[in-house]
Amino acid sequence: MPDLTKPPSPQPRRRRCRLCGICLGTAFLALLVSALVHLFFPPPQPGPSPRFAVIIDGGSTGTRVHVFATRPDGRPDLARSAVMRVSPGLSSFAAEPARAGNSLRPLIDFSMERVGGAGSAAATEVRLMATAGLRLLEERVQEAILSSCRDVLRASGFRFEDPWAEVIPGSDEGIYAWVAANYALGTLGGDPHKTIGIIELGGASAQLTFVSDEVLAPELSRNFTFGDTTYTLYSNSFLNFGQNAAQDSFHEILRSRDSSKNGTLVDPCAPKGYSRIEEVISKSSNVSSSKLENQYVDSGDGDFTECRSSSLVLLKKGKEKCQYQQCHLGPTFVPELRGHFLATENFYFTSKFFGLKQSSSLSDFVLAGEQFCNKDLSTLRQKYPNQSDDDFSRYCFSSAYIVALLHDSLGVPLDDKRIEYSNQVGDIQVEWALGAFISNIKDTILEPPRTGISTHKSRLLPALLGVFLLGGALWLARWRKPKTKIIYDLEKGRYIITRVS
Ligand SMILES: Nc1ncnc2c1ncn2[C@@H]1O[C@H](COP(=O)(O)OP(=O)(O)OP(=O)(O)O)[C@@H](O)[C@H]1O
Repeated sequence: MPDLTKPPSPQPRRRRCRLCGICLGTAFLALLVSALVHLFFPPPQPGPSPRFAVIIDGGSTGTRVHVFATRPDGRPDLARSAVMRVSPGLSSFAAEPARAGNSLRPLIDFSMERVGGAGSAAATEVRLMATAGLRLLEERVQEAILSSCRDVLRASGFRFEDPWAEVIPGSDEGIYAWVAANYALGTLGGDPHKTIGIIELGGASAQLTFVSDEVLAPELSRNFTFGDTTYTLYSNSFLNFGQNAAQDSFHEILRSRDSSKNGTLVDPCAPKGYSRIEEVISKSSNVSSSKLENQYVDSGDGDFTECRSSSLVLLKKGKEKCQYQQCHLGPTFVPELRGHFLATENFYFTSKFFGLKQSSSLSDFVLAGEQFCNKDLSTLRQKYPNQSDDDFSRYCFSSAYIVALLHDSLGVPLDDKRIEYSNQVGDIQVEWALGAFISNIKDTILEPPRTGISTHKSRLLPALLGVFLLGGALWLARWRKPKTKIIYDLEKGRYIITRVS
């Protein structure tokens, strides 16, 4: 039985409670201070280190490496991305495919430096995507070139798997370019009718990609989904219709017309006074052995109109095999060009050479081409001291070829200004490799942004809530804690303990 006559010793217990209060109060204060410090001096976000993706564009005239950087949240960081080009292109190794891989070494060294060394490279994917130059070669030769490249890429220190070196279909190249243009413009993910179409004039091929409402044959129609929007695209690549390949075919046509057989070709697309010896080399099935078959003299005649109509003949080549209601380029159907277009690569280089505005009309090309092609070689040499004679023949040809392609074949009116001639949108270079990169990471791009501020807020809110809950609980505990009153009853000679609220 407890001896109630003995007075309890309330002093140490009260001291203990006070000590408890002080401790809890201090903890509460500490938590509050830490929450405030967190609010005003947020700790650095640890996040993953910057990452990269390397895409090698194996073009017909050169090989270009793109080192694309991403922010810690996985979104593209184009300001930190970089590009480097070597020439000639991979297809120039057709006779010695085993040497093709070596041409990638300077590009790999460049990429290694950009990603910050071997440690980062091991986590960075490298992909090689070859285009028209390789598409034009026999499959056996294509494979030999790719195999040599794979050997080098496997040993590069970057993440690489053999299927990542490939020849991509022309329609993929077109879709990637369309993605790049619309990403740069900010129209990707939005209304299909507000997107921009793209037409590229490369060295060996030309690509045309845009949203079309027309019913298309399955081989001409591709779907591309970004977020909630699926775009139905007409996408086509015209092999051999690139500017360099077209000019070569044009010279072939001239040679076939050389009825006099005296070996002189009258070239309407070269300025008067221009002369160049052309050699025709025959290649046997064994690509390493070739022999000189014939020699011609290409002699300039500077006639834009003739150059344009001869170009049209070239663009109609194969029309007899047309399997559609109508064919606009060779044996291929092209729906009506709808909306605005971006015309890149040689379209842009030609307009730039002639000093045309970005939104010029085709009549501006006609005028510039007529004036230029008409001038004789000596005048042109004086006016453009930094250009070669071959450049003069190239630009005379390209001005006429562009008009024959866009107006005479695709029906773009001469005074139409819906086409912008440029390789960039804002300060973003529009290249298909950018579109390939964007397509690869589109799931990350589509995630809601996880910025430093929102991450910080999301951590701070529970911290503050915790502090206030704890504070509230302490206050409640103190408020609800029964207080005791101890009185010594003289009459009964004992302590009486009562609870007070
Ligand atoms: N600075 C420049 N000035 C003029 N023409 C250029 C310039 N750079 C490239 N070109 C020409 O533009 C065309 C496209 O070059 P690019 O390297 O982009 O194409 P490519 O990838 O070799 O072509 P393809 O896609 O057909 O394989 C080529 O005909 C090239 O000669």
